[in-house]
Amino acid sequence: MQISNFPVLQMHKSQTAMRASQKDFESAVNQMKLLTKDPGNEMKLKLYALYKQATEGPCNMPKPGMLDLISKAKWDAWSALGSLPKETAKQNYVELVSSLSSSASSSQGKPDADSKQPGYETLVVTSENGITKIMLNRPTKKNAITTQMYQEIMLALEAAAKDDSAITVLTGNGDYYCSGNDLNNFTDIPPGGVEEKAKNSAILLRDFVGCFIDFPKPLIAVVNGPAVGISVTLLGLFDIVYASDRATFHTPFSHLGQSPEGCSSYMFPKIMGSAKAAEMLIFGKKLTAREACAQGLVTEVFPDSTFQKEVWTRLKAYSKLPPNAMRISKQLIRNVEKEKLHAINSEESSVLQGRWLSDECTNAIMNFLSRKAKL
Ligand SMILES: CCCCCCCCCC/C=C/CC(=O)SCCNC(=O)CCNC(=O)[C@H](O)C(C)(C)COP(=O)(O)OP(=O)(O)OC[C@H]1O[C@@H](n2cnc3c(N)ncnc32)[C@H](O)[C@@H]1OP(=O)(O)O
Repeated sequence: MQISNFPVLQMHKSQTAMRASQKDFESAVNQMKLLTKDPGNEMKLKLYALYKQATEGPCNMPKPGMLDLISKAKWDAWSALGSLPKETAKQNYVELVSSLSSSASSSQGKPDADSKQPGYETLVVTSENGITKIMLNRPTKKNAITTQMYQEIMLALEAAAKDDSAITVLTGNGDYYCSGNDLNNFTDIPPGGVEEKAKNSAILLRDFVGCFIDFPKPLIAVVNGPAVGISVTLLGLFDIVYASDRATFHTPFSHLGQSPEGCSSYMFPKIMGSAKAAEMLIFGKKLTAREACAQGLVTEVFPDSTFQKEVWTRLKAYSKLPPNAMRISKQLIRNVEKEKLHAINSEESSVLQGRWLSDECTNAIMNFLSRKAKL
């Protein structure tokens, strides 16, 4: 990519993304009417939000009262799409309906065919043996988190909080756990401009991290490979972090002209002391898995060759423990700090909103996207 292609922040993703035609969209809407199996409330909300965004644009309804639960859930789902362009919403709607239809036809006549939950494009979510596993599934992009993926992770966590599993696991597909925020998120600028994008992104980030703060069951990170940015900072909100000895932990915020999120400005000093936290969060020091374990960020490190086998044997045993006892113990450990964590999350998100508009951040993102600099 040439530097002359910039300003990159003015690029519109819908200019480059494959577009769904109006005909594809209408036929997806009709297909939904023919669906025989109820796709579940989470999926219906997602489809509702994408449909409204595709047909009317960003949420234009007044916020319903707290007691109007159904309208509030619909409003939340639509508002969470922020300024997602209509064309992208159309495309996402068409893809979602198509994934629903194919999973419905592939499971016909096979009631227990698969534990994979339908409706996610960037994740593979499975639930079996008392464990809900949320796997980031963009291996060719090192599982970088797109706007859609933030939303799908929130939906998957909300569903996992309510399902009958005892524990929930987050992991990555491929050689990386996660390379953090997808830096292309900076290119998808709505007509309202970069300020509006930064404002909506700060809300998205706050809500995303909020789901981890509030998650009611034991939450385990299975860190299968290198972790970058927000995938590292969130680890302070997990109850257990198991890492392969191939994993590394890198938070290059200053290099990117950004600042910490995921409550790490509070949790990291608390976990590892302020000096070690500063080396990571201010100076971007990358830790090996063993270093991260010595600092208390990682619970246990396993050889990569036996990582999956050892970790899943352990987790299967944990998942058989009485779920209510585990949930109550987690809440005793975490609840004392919840309010504080939400306040820290809001503050970090609002500071980042300002950072995203800075020249330091713009230049760093341009460097990455133009491949003139790599971290
Ligand atoms: C206006 C504001 C809008 C902002 C909206 C944000 C909302 C919430 C923000 C929350 C904040 C989070 C902070 C962070 O997470 S900071 C960390 C961000 N991540 C990075 O800086 C990592 C960037 N990637 C790399 O440095 C390298 O790719 C790597 C991870 C070290 C791997 O290097 P390697 O050489 O092995 O592999 P490649 O570079 O060839 O990668 C393979 C392909 O994957 C693409 N890739 C990887 N990581 C990202 C990424 N984070 N964002 C976008 N794309 C990524 C890479 O480009 C390659 O793609 P290609 O094959 O198409 O070239």
